[in-house]
Amino acid sequence: MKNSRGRRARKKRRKREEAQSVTLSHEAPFVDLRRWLTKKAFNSQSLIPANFSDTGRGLMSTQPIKANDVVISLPERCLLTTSTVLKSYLGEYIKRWKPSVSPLVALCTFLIAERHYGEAADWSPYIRVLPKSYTCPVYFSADIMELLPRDVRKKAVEQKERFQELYFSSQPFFLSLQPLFTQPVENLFTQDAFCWAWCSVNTRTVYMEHAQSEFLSREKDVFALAPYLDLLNHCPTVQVEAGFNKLTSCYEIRSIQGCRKFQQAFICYGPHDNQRLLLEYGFVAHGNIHSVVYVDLGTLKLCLDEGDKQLPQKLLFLKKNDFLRNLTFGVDGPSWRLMTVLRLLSLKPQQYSTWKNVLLGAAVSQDREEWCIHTALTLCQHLSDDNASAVERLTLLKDGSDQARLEQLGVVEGLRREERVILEHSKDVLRSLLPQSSPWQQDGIQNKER
Ligand SMILES: C[S@@+](CC[C@H](N)C(=O)[O-])C[C@H]1O[C@@H](n2cnc3c(N)ncnc32)[C@H](O)[C@@H]1O
Repeated sequence: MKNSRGRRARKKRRKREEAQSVTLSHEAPFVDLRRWLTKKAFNSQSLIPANFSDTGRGLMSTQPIKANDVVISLPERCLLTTSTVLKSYLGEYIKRWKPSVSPLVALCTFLIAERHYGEAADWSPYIRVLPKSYTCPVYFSADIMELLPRDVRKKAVEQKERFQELYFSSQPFFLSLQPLFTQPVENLFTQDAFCWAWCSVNTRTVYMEHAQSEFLSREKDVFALAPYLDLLNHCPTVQVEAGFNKLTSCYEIRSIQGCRKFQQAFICYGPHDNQRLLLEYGFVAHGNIHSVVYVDLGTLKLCLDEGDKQLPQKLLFLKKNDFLRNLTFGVDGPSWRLMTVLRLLSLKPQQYSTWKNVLLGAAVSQDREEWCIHTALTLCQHLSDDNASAVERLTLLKDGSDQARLEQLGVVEGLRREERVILEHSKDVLRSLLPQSSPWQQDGIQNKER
């Protein structure tokens, strides 16, 4: 009796914690997609599209998936690759064009053209279920970019510049496609359309190696758009095996742990931290076990002792030895790499001979160790202040923003929220390492916080 009550209570608790879902399989675009895929020999019954309260649209299992079961198997005919594009009406234009376009541009061009042709397009059942826009940083305006942590902002700005460069350098090729359209191509291949296609490819393709086509540039041709299968969302802790099975000629995903009935079936896009998820996929995962907060060089310099005359040489040494990258805080405190860098920076001239031991993880002296912990705490506080100021500005920006901007701001807010959790945990860990008797305990930052 006691046991069954316990089980019932557990079940109830689990239900409360679980995301709510609304199935989408009866909606016309998904009915059409299934019908179209069935004609191409796809026949999975165990996954249906649904909207989940925590992750948005994804796939739900309609029956228990056992460990090592194949979750989904998509025949080669259903995959959209550069060979699909080269066999299409675009083929002769791409083959003729010199210098050859990249596999990425070929796929983007095809998506834009198919979207334009609407119902008449071969791939229209697929195009119809693609998101209409994305929350990837290439969509961000300058004021939203400004809200990102420094490190990821730099990467996002560079990514947007590369995207724009690709778009502008592809203009002459787009112009060559005019005979295929009645409307001026300038109105079809707009930057906005290219942004949508570029994000569709970047956030949805599976990795699949193909023989390099002589008609495409030398960039790696490893993309395949996989209708239906690309509805699977990411979970950092799920394990799957995925790849093209040459024996069955299908792209298959095998679940390692299995999945309960009526739960969302997830895959893992890779061991990515939240910054990478934001940059590559336009979302962040709550409680992501791979997430860290990066310490950029500017913030590091702010927290160092300006009175240390050797500081420029120390920084030069660290830079030369590639030690100034990937300095991070995680939920369990500062990374080993960050603490090693702080220990090297803490050395007094008479301690320089110990630097090799420091690289092996040795502490220099009680006093220097406490300086390092204190400096890590100061770094944490700077990052927390930056976080709080960004959240404040973000709240102001929400006012008067349209839906698309609100969604982009929501993703940045999620990143900042996850970052705050990491920084607070890190501070707790660092405070617990600092002895009560330490002179650093009297320091302003910690007094302010206690
Ligand atoms: C391959 S698609 C997955 C299906 C997608 N949710 C859809 O509606 O078409 C990848 C995109 O799904 C979203 N996504 C994937 N995993 C997610 C998660 N755990 N939480 C929130 N969004 C997620 C992101 O927008 C990402 O770019």
